[in-house]
Amino acid sequence: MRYAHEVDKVRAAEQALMARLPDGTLMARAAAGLAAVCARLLPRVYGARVVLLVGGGANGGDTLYAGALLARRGARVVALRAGTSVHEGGAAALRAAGGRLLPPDATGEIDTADLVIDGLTGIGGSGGLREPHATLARRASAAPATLVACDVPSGVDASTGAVAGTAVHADVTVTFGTHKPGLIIDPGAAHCGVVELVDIGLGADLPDPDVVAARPDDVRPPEPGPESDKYRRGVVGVIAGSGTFPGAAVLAAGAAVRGGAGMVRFASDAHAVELVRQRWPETVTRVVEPGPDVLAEIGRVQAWVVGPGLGGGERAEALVGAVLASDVPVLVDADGLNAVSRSDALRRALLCRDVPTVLTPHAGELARLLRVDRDAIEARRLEHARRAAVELGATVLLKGSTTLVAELDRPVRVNPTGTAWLATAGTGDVLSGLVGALLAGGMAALEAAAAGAYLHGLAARLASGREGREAPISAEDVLRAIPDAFRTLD
Ligand SMILES: NC(=O)C1=CN([C@@H]2O[C@H](COP(=O)(O)OP(=O)(O)OC[C@H]3O[C@@H](n4cnc5c(N)ncnc54)[C@H](O)[C@@H]3O)[C@@H](O)[C@H]2O)[C@@H](O)CC1
Ligand SMILES: [K+]
Repeated sequence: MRYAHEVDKVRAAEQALMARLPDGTLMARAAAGLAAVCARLLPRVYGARVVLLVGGGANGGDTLYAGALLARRGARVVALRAGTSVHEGGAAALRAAGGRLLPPDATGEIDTADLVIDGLTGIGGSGGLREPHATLARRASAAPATLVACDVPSGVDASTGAVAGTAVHADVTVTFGTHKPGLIIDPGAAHCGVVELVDIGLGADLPDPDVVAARPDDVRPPEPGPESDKYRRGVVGVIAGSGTFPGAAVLAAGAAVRGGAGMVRFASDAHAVELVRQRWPETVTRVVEPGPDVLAEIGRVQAWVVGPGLGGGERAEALVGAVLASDVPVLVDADGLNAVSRSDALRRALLCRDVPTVLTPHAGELARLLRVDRDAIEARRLEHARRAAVELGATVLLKGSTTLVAELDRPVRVNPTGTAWLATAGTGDVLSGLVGALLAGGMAALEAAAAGAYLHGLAARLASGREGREAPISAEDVLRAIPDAFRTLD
């Protein structure tokens, strides 16, 4: 797992470690790590033009000391002072190494630099960048030089990834001690470029992480053993589709089949059932009308998926209500979520459940569930995913540019796979069927949601092709690539 800690935890760990070390040790470690990465990025350090953008805090201090190390190796280093004051020790070190400090209006230096280090703000930055910081950030982001962010791209909120105005667009971010959530969650993540972690010795002082991102060997879907039969591998019940949206049913049912379910029971109206039966003859289908015994009519399952393409109105509400009253794990998606948004009774049913529920909203659906603006969700994804998990009493998988999975009192999972091509109609239906299969296979809600998002993102990447040569994909392509995604796991 890749671990990330919010700012208060990083500061507490730094304080604890600093109390045991001579003054300046941590900054020296950070600066040495930063300078080493910069030296690797330059074809040659000697004679290279390096510009430092220096704010008034310790982030500027790290940057000045790193600049001093590069100046000692023969780089021509100038620092543009953004703050009214700069770190004194760092400034003295730079001068002693032959570097110069210039006022912030010497922006012409940026345009001719080989490498720029952004030390405007780090974990102490808050709100949109003020002037002259914002102008320096824009100029450096547009310049041809390699742009290296010290700890965090300035303008990105380290704890959340929120960007309130201008922020540096780095090629590389050199971060210290641990990852910060803002480096792996959009919109902040999109500003980081490649992230390099420098160990400054915080390890033992860091508490449990706030946010984690899986590596390939962390994803372990259930595997059938010699004694498995279709029932033990997990039966998924999928209730999806309507006269208006029958395609969602075909995709969700197909993803449950491809996701490793032992058996898929599919139920809906006659049209959706006919389409699913034709496309997925291995499913057991049933035409149902909402009613008190609807689940018993469909048969016993180990997990339900309800919602894709269900349409609006009373039918959707009744079917979601029936599933929420069941005693097995449930995944609610799409129109199922909209039904919950409309109905206080369904909200109460959600909170009353004592078996896991997974909700898989995109930002618009979550906005309706939480009754906030969609833009607020996009800007502060971490906060809203966590809030939804608390308020709705469920495991919440928030889809989008960085997919997050939040559950009460657990680190938030950030999905590291995926591609921008995934933003196409129907891919959400595929995700719901896939996660449903993993739930039916016995995975816990958080693990099933995170593993499903991982495999889904990987399938999309495999379908869209080699990096740099990607092609548009359809939801059907993602569905077809699910077995390949499973094969890439260790
Ligand atoms: N505390 C420690 O032991 C260590 C800290 N380190 C560095 O110290 C950084 C944190 O330093 P600080 O706490 O001094 O904070 P920062 O240097 O990150 O930011 C504070 C400075 O930025 C200004 N600022 C904040 N928001 C702004 C905005 N929106 N627009 C313009 N200016 C803004 C403040 O006025 C202040 O001058 C880390 O990111 C890291 O780079 C490292 O040296 C490792 C060790
Ligand atoms: K920075």
